[in-house]
Amino acid sequence: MILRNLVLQIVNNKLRKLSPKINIPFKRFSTQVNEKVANFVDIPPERIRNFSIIAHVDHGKSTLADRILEFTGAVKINSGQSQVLDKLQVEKERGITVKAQSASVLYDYKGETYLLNLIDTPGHVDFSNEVHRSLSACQGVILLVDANDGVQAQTVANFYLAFGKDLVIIPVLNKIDLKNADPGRVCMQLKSLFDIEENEVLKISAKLGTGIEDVFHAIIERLPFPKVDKSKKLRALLFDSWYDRYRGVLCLVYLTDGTIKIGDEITSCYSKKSYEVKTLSMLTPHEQSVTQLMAGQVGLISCNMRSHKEALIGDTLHTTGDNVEALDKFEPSKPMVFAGIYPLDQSQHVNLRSAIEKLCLNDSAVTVAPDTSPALGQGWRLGFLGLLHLEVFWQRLHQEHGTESILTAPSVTYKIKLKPTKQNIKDGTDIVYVNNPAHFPSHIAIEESFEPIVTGTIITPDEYLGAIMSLCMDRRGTQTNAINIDNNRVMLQYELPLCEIVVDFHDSLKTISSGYASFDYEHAGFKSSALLCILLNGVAVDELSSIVHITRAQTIGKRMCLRLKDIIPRQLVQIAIQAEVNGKIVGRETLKAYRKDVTAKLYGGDVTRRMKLLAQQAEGKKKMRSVANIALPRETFIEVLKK
Ligand SMILES: Nc1nc2c(ncn2[C@@H]2O[C@H](COP(=O)(O)OP(=O)(O)OP(=O)(O)O)[C@@H](O)[C@H]2O)c(=O)[nH]1
Repeated sequence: MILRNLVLQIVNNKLRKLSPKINIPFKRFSTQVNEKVANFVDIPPERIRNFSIIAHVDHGKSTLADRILEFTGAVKINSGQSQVLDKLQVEKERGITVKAQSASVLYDYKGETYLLNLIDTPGHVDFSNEVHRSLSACQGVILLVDANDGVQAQTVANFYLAFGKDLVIIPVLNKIDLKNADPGRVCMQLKSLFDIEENEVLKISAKLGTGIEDVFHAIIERLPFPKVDKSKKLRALLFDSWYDRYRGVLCLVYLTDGTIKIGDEITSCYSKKSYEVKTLSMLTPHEQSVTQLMAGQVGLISCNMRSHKEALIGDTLHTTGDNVEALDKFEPSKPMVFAGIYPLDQSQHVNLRSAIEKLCLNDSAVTVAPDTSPALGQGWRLGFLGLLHLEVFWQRLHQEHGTESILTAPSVTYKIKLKPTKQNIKDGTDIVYVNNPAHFPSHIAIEESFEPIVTGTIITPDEYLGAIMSLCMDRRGTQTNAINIDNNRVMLQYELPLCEIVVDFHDSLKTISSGYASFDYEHAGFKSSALLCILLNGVAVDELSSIVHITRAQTIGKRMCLRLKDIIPRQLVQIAIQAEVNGKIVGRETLKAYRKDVTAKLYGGDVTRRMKLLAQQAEGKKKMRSVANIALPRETFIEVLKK
């Protein structure tokens, strides 16, 4: 417990430095119906295009979204202002998109007005859940690739995501204004990896606005319109939600069938609860009130939903009383990294709970379970898609809801096979998943333990290949594939233990490749590992036990014994420090006892008298050892964990 507290303090101090300001991201809603927006609803589905912009981090998604909004007159962008869809304070501070944002704009083409619903998505792998969600409301995507960096790991992941959903892909090379841009090379990469022909690829500069008209034309000509029917019964896919302090839960929906008007009664397929539609609006990108929404459109509904639990992402809303088939649900995302969160003091428990609930509404990838810690009191154990996701969530809790909380050290989920007992075989509870070190079963009860594994994709210029391969080997990676994607770039695939990459793998990769290598990963099951147990005089100390890979058990075990020998202060009895893996001792060190000089009072005399006193002392120590309650200083726990 002492160990955990200290780790918490370190993590918290690091995170708290990120930003102390409080910000409420969503402005108060105006109920006035804008005349121009009122025209939106008259547009037939044939003239609607729903699409997402997907790309690797920093390839220019938000900048392209800015240009689209600017060209269509949706917003005026002043010099110095950029990424208008990145509304959250955390996005502005970090310069990354963490939330997918929608905007509906009008564009005139060949004498007709088209309604374009665009969704700007995040590029970082930790927010891939946002991309998944957004694609369900689209018929196509703009796959943006930096003409200088070329295809990167998330470009590959995003391409397959869109391809798997049967969406039309418009490949676009961005940043052609850069001196080192090499569109020819990047087109070759697109051809060799995705079989995309060069004549399909658009070449633009989102920053300067070069080629943006071509993007609009491609959106209208290449993307299919939504195959929807406004005369059918209403079906609306709920694909995002957030909390407004005046109107409660707001649901962002994509209407696949029918129409919806203010005052309509709607029902959720998931909870079967009914609501009256209070307001309807479109994001242009600022919220604008409309009187109705029609099939093919994306809009915002407020209907007096009060709790975050009522707005399930992937739910289908329909008119009350209608019998409709629910739309396909999303695959729930699998959290990879877990951490405990506790209020600074228990009087803030209710505030923190409500803040977590509101934020989870806006970030459906986070899982929440109540947790208790003897030291920190009542709290929650939250699951995230990665460490950046965890940091951003914690920062948003602080900035958008003004809460002060303590975050515990991150951990991953281990799979534990328990030794069979009559009871656990009967209940089927012989396999357990543990993501909280405090809930680890005692080592005696464990038959086998497994650690989570990911398949990692790395794309790198070949001069960094050697350094990257040794980094992966150091992190226990096994190479499964290597493909040359052009003359000097390689795509590597590795099987890696999740716990080895969760904290600083990405940073190390960027450092050794001078920022040129990119990384993406997906969950690939569990692999057998070993539970390393530390015994002090034969007694297992659970707090010092850890899960390690079987091939590393001996080295780590020996190292821990040596380190413990240095850290644990000498005591009145001798201490045997042993490392045990799967019932086998793999390392041992002996910490000698203090030796009290029991013969000090003797002045001369017979040697047998001296021997008798020493024998008595040895006998006494033997007894002590068997009942020894070894006092470990609290630094012990931290020190042994340091690499
Ligand atoms: N030279 C040049 N720079 C560009 C261009 N487009 C975007 N950038 C710059 O590239 C950087 C990243 O742009 P963003 O639009 O934030 O990229 P993003 O893909 O939205 O980033 P994430 O949301 O974090 O994944 C910014 O500094 C932009 O100014 C371009 O056409 N030319």
